[in-house]
Amino acid sequence: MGSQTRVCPFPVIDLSDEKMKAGTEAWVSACRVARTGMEEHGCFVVRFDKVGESLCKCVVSAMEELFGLPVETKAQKTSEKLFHGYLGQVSWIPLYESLGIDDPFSMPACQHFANIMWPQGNNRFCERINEYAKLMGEIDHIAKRMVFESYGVDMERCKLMIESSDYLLRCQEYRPPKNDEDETGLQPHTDLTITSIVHQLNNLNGLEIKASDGIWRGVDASPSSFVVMAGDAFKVWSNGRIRPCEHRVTVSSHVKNLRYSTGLFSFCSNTFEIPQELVNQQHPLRYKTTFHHYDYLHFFDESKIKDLDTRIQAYCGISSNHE
Ligand SMILES: O=C(O)CCC(=O)C(=O)O
Ligand SMILES: [Fe+2]
Repeated sequence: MGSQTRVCPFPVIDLSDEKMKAGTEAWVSACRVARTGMEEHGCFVVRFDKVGESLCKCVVSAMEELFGLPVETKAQKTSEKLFHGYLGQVSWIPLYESLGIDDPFSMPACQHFANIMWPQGNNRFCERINEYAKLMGEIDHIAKRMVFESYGVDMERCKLMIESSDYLLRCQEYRPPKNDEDETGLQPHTDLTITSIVHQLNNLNGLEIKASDGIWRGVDASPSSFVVMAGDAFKVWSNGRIRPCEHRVTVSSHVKNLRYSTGLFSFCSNTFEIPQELVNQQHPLRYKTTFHHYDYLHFFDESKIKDLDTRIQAYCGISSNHE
C-alpha cells in the first residue's frame, strides 16, 4: 500500500526545488498551481524534504509513546475549543484516536502538553514534536504566501494572517479494522480551519480526497509529501473562490499496523476581513466582511450543520446566491 507509486492526482509543488524562491519564474508558476489546486480540489500536495526520514521515524516513535498511554491519561487533554482536546473511543469512528497539541511552535507549550501526559515531563518528545511542527509551519507559511500572491493580495495582510493565527498540531492514530469491521477511519468532512497541512507519517495510505470531478482519490504517503488543504475559513477569506477540501480516511483491513498521521491546523485567533482585492463585479461580496473564527467553531458545535455550504451560508452569508 504505502510504497505504491502512482501519479499524484492533485497538483504538486516541489518546495525542495532550489529554484523555488520568491520572485523566480518557478515561484510564480507554483503560486498559480497553488491557487488552481485550492479552487478546484481544495488542496495541493507539496514535496518538502526538510523533515526527512530520520525525523519522521523519531516522530513516529513519539506517537507510539503518546498513544500507548492509558486512555484516562490521554483524556486529560481537554480544551474549550472544539476538536482541540482528546478524541477517541467514539462509537461511530472506532478506529480513530487523536490528541491536539496547542501552539506547537513554542517549546514551553509543547512542555505544557507533555506535562499533562507525563507528570515528570518528556523532553525528548517535546524536542521532536517542536522541531517537526516548526518545519510543518514553514510549509503553512509558504502555502499561504503563494495563495495570497496569486490573488494579488497585499503581502502585509498575509503576514498579519500568519501572525494572528493559532496553530494546533493534531496527532492521529488509526488501528486496523477487526474482522468484518468497517474500514472507515474518518467520515467525509471539511476542516473548520484556514488551512490544514496533513502528513501521513508512517507511510501508510488512507487519506482520500474528493477531487473536482467528484471522485474520491487517495494520496500516496511519503516522508516528504504533505497535503495542503483549505478549510472552511479559507473559503470565506477568498470570498467563495476557494473550495474547502472534502476528505476522509479509509484504513485498509489488509494492513496490520497502526496508521499515524498529523495535521497542522491553523485558526485565526480573532477576526479576519475578506480582502478588497477579492471583491469585484464578477465576484460580489458573498459573506459578512468580518469573520470571527472561534465564533464559527462555536456555531458549528451548536448547529451541527453537516453540509458545508449551508453552514457557511447560515453563519455569515449575505446574499441568496447559493452555489
Ligand atoms: O489522518 C489523516 O490523514 C487526515 C486526518 C483528518 O482529516 C483530520 O484530522 O481532520
Ligand atoms: Fe480533516
